[in-house]
Amino acid sequence: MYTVIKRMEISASHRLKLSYESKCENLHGHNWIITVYCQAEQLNEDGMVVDFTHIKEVVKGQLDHKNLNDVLPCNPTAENIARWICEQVPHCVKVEVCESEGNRVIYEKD
Ligand SMILES: Nc1nc2c(c(=O)[nH]1)N=C([C@H](O)[C@H](O)COP(=O)(O)OP(=O)(O)OP(=O)(O)O)CN2
Ligand SMILES: [Zn+2]
Repeated sequence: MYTVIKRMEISASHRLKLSYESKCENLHGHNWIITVYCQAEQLNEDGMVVDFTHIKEVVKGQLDHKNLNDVLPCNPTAENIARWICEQVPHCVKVEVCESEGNRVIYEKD
């Protein structure tokens, strides 16, 4: 099994829609650290699981310097962001999303 790991930083804003009062309902930003894990038993004709550059294009291209409320079809919590990224990237099995040193989420495919 091959595993490709791509780490990226994106600057983006979001506001959360919550069932309770929270400062996070106000528009605010993070410098998110996103780590994407892709796996395959066999390599493609180029000798890769998936090109690092392609992962960057998919993730940074859609999220960097964006308001995540405009991009994601759901409430842009770290959990939903992680799952959404996993669905976008070929061969992705796991995504880690860090809002800050203390706030970290992992989504893994079943
Ligand atoms: N399970 C989740 N909880 C929270 C999420 C989330 O995505 N998943 N998101 C937020 C907000 O994005 C918020 O920006 C971060 O909240 P909080 O830790 O309260 O704020 P700070 O980054 O300022 O951290 P301090 O510990 O206060 O310094 C909230 N919860
Ligand atoms: Zn936030």
